[in-house]
Amino acid sequence: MSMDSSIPFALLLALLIPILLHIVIRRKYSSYNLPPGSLGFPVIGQTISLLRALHSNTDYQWCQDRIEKYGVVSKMSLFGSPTVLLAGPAANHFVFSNQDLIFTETKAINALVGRSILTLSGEELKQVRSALHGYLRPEMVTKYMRKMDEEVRRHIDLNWVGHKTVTVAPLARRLAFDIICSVIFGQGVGPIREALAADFETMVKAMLSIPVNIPFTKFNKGLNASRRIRKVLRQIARDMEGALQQGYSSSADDFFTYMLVLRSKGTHSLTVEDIVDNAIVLLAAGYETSSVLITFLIRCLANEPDIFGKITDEQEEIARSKGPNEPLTWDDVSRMKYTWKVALETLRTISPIFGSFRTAIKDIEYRGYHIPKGWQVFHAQSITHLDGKFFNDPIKFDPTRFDNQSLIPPYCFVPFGGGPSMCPGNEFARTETLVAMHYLVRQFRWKLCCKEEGYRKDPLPTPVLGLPIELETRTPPEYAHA
Ligand code: HEM
Repeated sequence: MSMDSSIPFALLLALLIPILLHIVIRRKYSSYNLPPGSLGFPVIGQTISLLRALHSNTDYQWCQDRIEKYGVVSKMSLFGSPTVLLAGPAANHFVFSNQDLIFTETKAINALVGRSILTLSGEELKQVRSALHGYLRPEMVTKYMRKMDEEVRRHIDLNWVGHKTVTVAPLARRLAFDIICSVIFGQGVGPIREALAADFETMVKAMLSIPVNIPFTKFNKGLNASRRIRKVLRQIARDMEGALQQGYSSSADDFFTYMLVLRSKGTHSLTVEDIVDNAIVLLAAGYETSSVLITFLIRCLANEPDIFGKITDEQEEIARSKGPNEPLTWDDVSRMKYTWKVALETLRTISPIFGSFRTAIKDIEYRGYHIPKGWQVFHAQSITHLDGKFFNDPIKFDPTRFDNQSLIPPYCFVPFGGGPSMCPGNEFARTETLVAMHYLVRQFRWKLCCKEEGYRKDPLPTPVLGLPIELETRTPPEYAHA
C-alpha cells in the first residue's frame, strides 16, 4: 500500500474502531443501563487527556467539564479499562461505604508491595485493616510523640539552621520518612536508614510505572529496591521476633512487635513476610502524603503573612508554658487549634489525594446506572473541596471555614477518605505536621524564592521547582527548642 492510500485507510480505521467498540459494548451490556459518555479510542480512551490534565494541574477542570457534559456519573476508558467517573458528596458516600468496590490492583503494586492492605481481600483484609488501624489509633500516636519531636528537631538542626535558602519538598519528604521510620521500627539514624530512604524513593516512583521487568526500566529499579527494603525489614522483624520469644521486648510501640503480639493472641494470622509487606505500605502511605501537606502548608504561610503571624502567636504561647528543651506533649498538640485549621484549609485547597481507582467485584447500580462487574471506578473524591456549592468563594484561602466543622455538609471535605478504608494515619499526620510547624515557625520566617512557581500532580501535588524558600532566622536555635 502506498503512503497516499494508507492515510485514508488509517482515518477510516480511526473512525470505525470506536463505532465497532460501541456496538460490541452495546451488545455485551444490552440489558444494562450504562452511564452516558464515550469509551473513546480503544485502549487509550481518555487516558492521555487525563494524564495531561494531572500534569498541568487542570484535573479539576477536566472533571468539571465532563460533569457539565454528562452529569456526575459518566463512562470513559482509562488505562485500558472501561471506567465510570463518580464525583460529588453522594458519590463519596457511596464509594467509601461500598464493599463491592475494592482498590484497583495494578501489576506494579502487586509486585512491589506483595500481600498488604492494598492487595488483600475478604477476611484477611479485615484482619490487616483492624491491626493497622489499631496501631495508628490516637492512644498509640500519643506514645510516638517523643520520637516525632526528636526527629523534627534533629531534622531542622541538620537541614535548616544556618541556611539562607532551602528547597522544601525534598526536605519535607525526608522529614516525614525519618519520622515514620523511627516510629514504625525504631530504626535510628545511620547507613541503614539512608539506604532505606533511597530505596523507598525508587520503589514509590515505580508504583505507577509500566510493569516491564527489563534492566534499567523504572519498574525493574523499583523491584530491586523493594527486594533490598524487604531484606532489611525482614531482618529487623526477625530480631524483634527473637527478642519477643526470649522475653526481652517490653514495648509494643514498634510495628513489628505490635503485629507479632497480636498474632500470638490470635487476632490475625499473618506471616513475618506479610507483616513486612504491610510495614512497607505503612511507610510509603505515610511519608508520601504527609510531606505534601507539610510542603504546601509552608507555601501557604509564605503567601499569607497574617495567618503566619497568628500561627506564630499560637506556637509562642505554647512554648511559653514549657521549660527549655522540654519536648512537646499530646496536650500541647491539642492546643494547636488554629494551626490545625490552617492545615485543614491547606488540605482542602490542595488535597494530597485527588481521587482513587476502584474495581467493581460485582455488578453495581448507582443512580439508576449500572457499573458492570470488572469495570473500574475513577472516584474524584476531592472535587467537592473546590465546589462553590459547598464552600463559599472556594479559591479563597480561609482557615475560618473550619471554625465550626459541623457546618460543612457531609462527605464534602474528605482529604482522608471515609468509611472502612478511611486513612488510619490521620492522627499521625496531624501530630507530625503540628510538631514540625511548631519548631519551624518559632525559628524562621520565610519567603518564596519564586512567587510564580506552580505545581503538578505527579500523581501527588508536587511544586515544579521543589519549592525553594528564602529563610530568615527569628529565634536563635538554642531558644527555639521549647
Ligand atoms: C496528610 C496526610 C495523609 C492524607 C491526606 C492521607 C489520605 C489518605 C486517603 C485519601 C486514603 C484512602 C481512603 C479511601 O480511599 O478510602 C488513605 C489510606 C491510607 N492511609 Fe493515609 N493519608 C495521610 C497520611 C497517612 C499516614 C501518616 C499514614 C501512616 C502512618 C497513612 C496510612 C494509610 C493507610 C495504611 C491507608 C490504607 C487504609 C485502608 O485501606 O484501610 N496515611 N490515606
